[in-house]
Amino acid sequence: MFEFLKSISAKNPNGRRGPEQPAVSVRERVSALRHLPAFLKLIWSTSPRLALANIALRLVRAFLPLATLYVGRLIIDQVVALTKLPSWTLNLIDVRVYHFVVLEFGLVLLTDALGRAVALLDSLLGDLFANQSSIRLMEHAARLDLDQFEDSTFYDKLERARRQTLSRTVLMSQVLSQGQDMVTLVLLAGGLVAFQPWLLGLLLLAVVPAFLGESHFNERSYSLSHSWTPERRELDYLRQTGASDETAKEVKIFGLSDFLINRFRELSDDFYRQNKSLVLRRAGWGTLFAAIGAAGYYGAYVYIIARTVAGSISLGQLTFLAGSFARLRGLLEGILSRFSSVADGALYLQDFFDFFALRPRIVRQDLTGERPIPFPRPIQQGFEFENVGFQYKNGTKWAIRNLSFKLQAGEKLALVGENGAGKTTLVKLLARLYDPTEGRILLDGHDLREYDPAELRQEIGVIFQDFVRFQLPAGQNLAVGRIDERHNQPRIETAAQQSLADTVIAKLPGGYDQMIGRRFNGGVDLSGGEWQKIALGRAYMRDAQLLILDEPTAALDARAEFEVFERFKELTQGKTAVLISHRFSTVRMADRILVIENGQFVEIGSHEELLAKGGRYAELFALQAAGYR
Ligand SMILES: Nc1ncnc2c1ncn2[C@@H]1O[C@H](COP(=O)(O)OP(=O)(O)OP(=O)(O)O)[C@@H](O)[C@H]1O
Repeated sequence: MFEFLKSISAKNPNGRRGPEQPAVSVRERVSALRHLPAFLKLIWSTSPRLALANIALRLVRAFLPLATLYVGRLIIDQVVALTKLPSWTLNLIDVRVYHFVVLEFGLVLLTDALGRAVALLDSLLGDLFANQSSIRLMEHAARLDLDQFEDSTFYDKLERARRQTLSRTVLMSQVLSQGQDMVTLVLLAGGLVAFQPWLLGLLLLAVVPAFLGESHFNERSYSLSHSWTPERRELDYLRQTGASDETAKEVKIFGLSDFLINRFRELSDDFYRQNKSLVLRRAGWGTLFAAIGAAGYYGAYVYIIARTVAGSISLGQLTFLAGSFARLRGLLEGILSRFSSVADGALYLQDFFDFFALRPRIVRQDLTGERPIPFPRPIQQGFEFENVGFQYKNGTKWAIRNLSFKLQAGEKLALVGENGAGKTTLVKLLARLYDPTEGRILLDGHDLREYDPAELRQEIGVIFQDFVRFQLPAGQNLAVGRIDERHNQPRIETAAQQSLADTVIAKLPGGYDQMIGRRFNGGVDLSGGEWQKIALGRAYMRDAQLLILDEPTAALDARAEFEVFERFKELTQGKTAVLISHRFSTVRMADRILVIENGQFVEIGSHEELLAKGGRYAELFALQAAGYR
């Protein structure tokens, strides 16, 4: 955690950002609109039926404002004509006026009903789309490499793509409404142009300043929120760390809450200040632009009234034109300001599509031009490290360098070395979570990269020291070792017996169905050693050809550790295994021991051989043995 905070404050020495972030240029915003077709295609593929219904209803609705205004005009003209007739003729009242009223009433009802239907379809389609894009996001993230997750730029992209799920559904309705309003606009503008074309110019003059203002402030708000992604990630982290079951213990013991809260306050206040200044400026300018818009409307109104008074248009036309102008103004304003939020949303789409454009690099590689090599069953010769070097992307030094050794098929190899020596890195390379930066790893004579990584991982079972404590029922917690066997209760129970997890589960009130972990209702937490037994059970569930246990017994008591290893030898007969441990009582059971230091090979041999050699291993062993005397 401190590392994390330190790295943030290194980027941001005073914990503050400059007041003005570079705004996103208009060109960038317009160019982001190119993502819209792909976006619409995605929406369409979510549910063609719902999308089609939505578009059809919106099209019908787009005609209704013009129709309603036109019927309104007919009513007024009828009424005026009727009032001019001598009163005795009123008996022969022209009932058509009432027909028009009924028609207008019908149009109003239809407008309302269609509006509701469209909103309903929007929300259904939006929900489906949000669900599907979350699923696609998870699926894609699962395909990516581990080092991509360790890259903070990638992480920010993922975060933005994830965070914008809701606004993508808003964007969907905005794009569809934009289309609908444009149809209405063209229809109404047609009427206005027929009457007096320059009124359209007046209309644009009234609306464009508001549009430009909107665009400007949307840009600023996107830039602000974009540039704050890392800080927001930190805010989330602080909020989570300050109040979660996993951290509560240490936060309390070390009295960290003030430290966390102060950092949170500092960051959130800073954001609040910058956002507030933006919001205030936006409100001020918005008021001014709205006044300009209203002035334009009343200018046009005065002109139309003057024409009516002069007798060149009827009262019905006056209502129609004034109504059209008012509506057009509203529509244009809506379209233009929506345009900036659509462009804004399209910028976020860029993050979304950027994320999906990322490709994993750890894939099967065709290095020899031969056909894909199937994973050997069983492994014949084993693995060979040939001058392997590895540097983490964000690491400054080599985690492993010039490492050459063989891991024979069926051999139990222990890795020994001080903290940070490179043991875990070595097993991550074996499991192809990363590829070597230099050198290569061979399996039965072929480069590991020539095998299908999914097939390779099927045949490798790794239990890392920082194994995941899944908040799942006990049985499923074991079954994650081979998830497709989660309904195979006998297999789960056997794995539990093999890893001694059965004794842990026997004590749980719900047995194999007992939820473990504290996150969910009724969950029961386990001790470190109990969790470790469950994690070990996953290795037995896996039944892989190569088993890797990274400090599998660190939290076990002496008796449990002894038992685990007695069983381990029995249960992994004929299988290849790699054990990482700092306990020499464990290490000595291995066939051979590889000692590494600073990522480099030091020595390899059996416990007896290495002791006889009197090298680094013998020294470390003596050191630990002295501790027991
Ligand atoms: N994800 C990572 N990004 C950058 N550097 C890393 C990463 N993981 C490990 N390292 C660095 O690589 C080196 C080797 O780490 P590794 O985890 O392999 O050591 P280890 O021998 O397993 O240590 P331990 O006994 O403490 O578990 C260390 O210097 C470590 O700081």
